[in-house]
Amino acid sequence: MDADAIEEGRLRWQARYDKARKRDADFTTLSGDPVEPVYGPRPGDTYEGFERIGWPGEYPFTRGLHPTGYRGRTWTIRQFAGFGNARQTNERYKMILAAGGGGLSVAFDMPTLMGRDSDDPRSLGEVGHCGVAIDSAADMEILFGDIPLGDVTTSMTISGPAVPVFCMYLVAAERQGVDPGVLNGTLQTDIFKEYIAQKEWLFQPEPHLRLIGDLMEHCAASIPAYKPLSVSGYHIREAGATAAQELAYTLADGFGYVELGLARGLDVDTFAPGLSFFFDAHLDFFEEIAKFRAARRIWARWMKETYGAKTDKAQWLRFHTQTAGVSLTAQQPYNNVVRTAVEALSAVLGGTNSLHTNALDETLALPSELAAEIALRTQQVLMEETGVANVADPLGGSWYVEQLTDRIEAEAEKIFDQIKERGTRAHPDGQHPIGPITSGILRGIEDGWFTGEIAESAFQYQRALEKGDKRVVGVNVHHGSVTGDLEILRVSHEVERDQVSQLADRKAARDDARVTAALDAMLAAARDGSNMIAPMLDAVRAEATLGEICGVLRDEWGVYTEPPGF
Ligand SMILES: C[C@H](C(=O)O)C(=O)SCCNC(=O)CCNC(=O)[C@H](O)C(C)(C)COP(=O)(O)OP(=O)(O)OC[C@H]1O[C@@H](n2cnc3c(N)ncnc32)[C@H](O)[C@@H]1OP(=O)(O)O
Repeated sequence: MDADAIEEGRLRWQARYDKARKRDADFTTLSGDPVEPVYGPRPGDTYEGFERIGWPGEYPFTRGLHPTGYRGRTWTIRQFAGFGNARQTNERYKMILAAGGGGLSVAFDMPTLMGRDSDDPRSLGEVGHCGVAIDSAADMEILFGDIPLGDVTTSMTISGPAVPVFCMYLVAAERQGVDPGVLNGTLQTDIFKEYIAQKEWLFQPEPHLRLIGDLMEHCAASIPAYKPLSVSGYHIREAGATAAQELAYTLADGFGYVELGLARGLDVDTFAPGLSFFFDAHLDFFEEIAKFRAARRIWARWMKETYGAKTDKAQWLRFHTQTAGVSLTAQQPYNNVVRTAVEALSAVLGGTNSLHTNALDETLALPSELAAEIALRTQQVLMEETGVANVADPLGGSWYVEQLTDRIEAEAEKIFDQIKERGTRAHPDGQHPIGPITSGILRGIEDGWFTGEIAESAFQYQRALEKGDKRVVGVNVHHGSVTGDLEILRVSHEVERDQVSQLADRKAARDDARVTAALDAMLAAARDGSNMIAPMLDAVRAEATLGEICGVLRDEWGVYTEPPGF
């Protein structure tokens, strides 16, 4: 790009920056010297390929979504939390909010994640252990007791049974007297990544996608600020994928949901802002920063050029980041604070919109209150003390980071071609039921391609670790005296007993005929193709349980079984 064009862009950015609202904060170095809100080529310099880098707040958004970077608003501190019953988790949320957490993020227990009630025989021993147990709307009401749902953005990490859980959240808001139309938050919902990596699926892919389509339609029409999909690379990475695989599979999944929305006749500029993303921040500091920057650029380009998105918001890739759980070690667990801080810094330098920092004890158990607080304070130290929120995309223009960004982008594009090619093989006539990328994803799930590729990457890393080429302190190098005398959070089995007995009381108190009629109406919608959200909401209002709702749909649609792989 020539010097004049660069200068034009800078002036455009400056005009937008001047008009934008900034935080009332001190934007100088620790020594008191002023810093610019963004840096670019020196006046008069040319820069080949600068159109791919650009200025913050401008297509292709490599340098961030907002002209002000974090000077307008810092990232959201959103600590993922949940354990035991709804009452215990509600107390933890109040602690997080009181300590400066910016939003809520609900972790559910395994039965809930699998669409089972606490009294299901398969739930035995799991209730309240890896997250909070939610059986019906009454639990959801307790979970958010004294937390005004209209004022706090709430993320819910659940994909298989995301839609009935979302209905419970809407009913909890109704019971608080909050208009569901004003709710803001994020539901994970991303079923592709369940088939690809996390394996908490319920139904066959096709009917499940139809249910997600219903959700997208409902949110686009009635809850405009709510993000019904958090397309997740985190679990793909944690399963062993490389950075480029994480990026490419996740963005491809995102394209799949765009194709789903388009196939339903929705307007891309209306529904695309409801798609958000979730990435892992692993330990290779610069590679991670490059991954985040490449993600924004690729998404914006595909949204504009392939899917016809016209508005900035429909081209924006907004993402939450969690530091890499898989990088934490049980050996010398205090070192995990350092790992997490470095990973969190990469997310911030990559422009994350929202961030969870893992607690130092998370390889061993759910976080204790002390460990959860240190994790939260880690973000606050970065945000308040280090100056990293002063300058947008401070590593833009670094030869290393720009080349890494280009390399990861090129690798991702190669993977998109492989996915498209699978789609063409599945439908050589070009008649894709949803869209070409979706056909490729579904084929890749069916034939075990994604899981095989991830397993191969995981194997290569493990081999490198065992040969000592890759090193982990306390694991294969620097074994030392830092011991782990941590107080671990243990969830009492009384939680399960109480939850089961409470569920029995609620079932005895409800109007069973109303529940049955509502479940029948939901099943009728599943069969006739009408949108299922309204009848599902009625079932939830009648206190139908999660297991009952998912059970009806399991019977109707069939459960998914993973293809055997070797
Ligand atoms: C591993 C574990 C497991 O499986 O067990 C998990 O999965 S845990 C998974 C946990 N997942 C999560 O917690 C997902 C979290 N995701 C989210 O919170 C969302 O989807 C998100 C990534 C889009 C972040 O949303 P957010 O509300 O926190 O932040 P946003 O960036 O959207 O900012 C909020 C508002 O401020 C505006 N805003 C932000 N920065 C600026 C700025 N500089 N100038 C002007 N406006 C600004 C945004 O445009 C937006 O307004 P407007 O909206 O008007 O534009």
